[in-house]
Amino acid sequence: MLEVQQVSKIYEGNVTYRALTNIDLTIADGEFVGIMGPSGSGKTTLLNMIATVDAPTTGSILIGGKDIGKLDNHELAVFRRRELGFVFQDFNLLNTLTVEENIVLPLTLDGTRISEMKQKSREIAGKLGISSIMKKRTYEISGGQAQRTAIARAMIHSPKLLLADEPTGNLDSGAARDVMDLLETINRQQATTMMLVTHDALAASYCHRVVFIKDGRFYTEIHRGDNRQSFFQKIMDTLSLLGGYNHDVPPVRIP
Ligand SMILES: Nc1ncnc2c1ncn2[C@@H]1O[C@H](COP(=O)(O)OP(=O)(O)OP(=O)(O)O)[C@@H](O)[C@H]1O
Repeated sequence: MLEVQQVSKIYEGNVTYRALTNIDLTIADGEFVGIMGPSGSGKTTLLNMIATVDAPTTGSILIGGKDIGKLDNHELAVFRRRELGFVFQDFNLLNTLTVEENIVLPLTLDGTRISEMKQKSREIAGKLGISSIMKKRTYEISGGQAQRTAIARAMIHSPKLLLADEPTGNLDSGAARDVMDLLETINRQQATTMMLVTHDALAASYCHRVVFIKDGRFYTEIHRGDNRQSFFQKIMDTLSLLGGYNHDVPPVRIP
């Protein structure tokens, strides 16, 4: 589904900065992969390039076999809208719209019929447990409900690849767990390929595999296996080896 091949990123500015060096990453169809690393290690840079909002300096990125570096701006915009879904830490919902209007936004942009939009939003709200808040405005709902709404919006057009950037960053531990349960269920039932950037070891423990980067380079990767609890412990151990995590990891949550 996703192939990142020898990708490097150099930011040119007053000071030239090499943010990523020779990153290779393959994510299979239906896989759920976490990306972790200390602050400034290049996680967001990598995510932005896969999200097609920024381009690598060298190397290439293929999504569903398509080299996204070869698409022009219009093709990129259509590709992003149809094939990708995004979930962010701060939910990125529009406050002037209701939950339902936020959810159908990607379909509005694509000119879908209203009856079809209504049916799809009802279906997805049912699956995500937010049917009762569809008419509410975003300031009338909780953080957990806001993230569910954002996930519904990200999933309504059945994207091939869902990209999540710290989706649990603004949630308390209960809501974070619910959101990760939900993402895991979507991944399992709909076989949506997912990539999650996070500092949160508990969130990462829901992934099939976690890739660690340090100073813009691949550091190591670990696989989950059957047991989420022992995977969580392995993630914590790798983070402590990785260093640079002392001040930017919130207090440990016990899974
Ligand atoms: N537009 C830019 N111009 C110059 N340097 C940048 C730019 N964006 C990011 N950087 C630098 O690239 C490095 C990697 O940044 P990035 O945001 O990818 O890290 P990160 O791993 O996502 O960090 P965090 O966990 O703190 O979000 C940092 O040193 C950052 O200062």
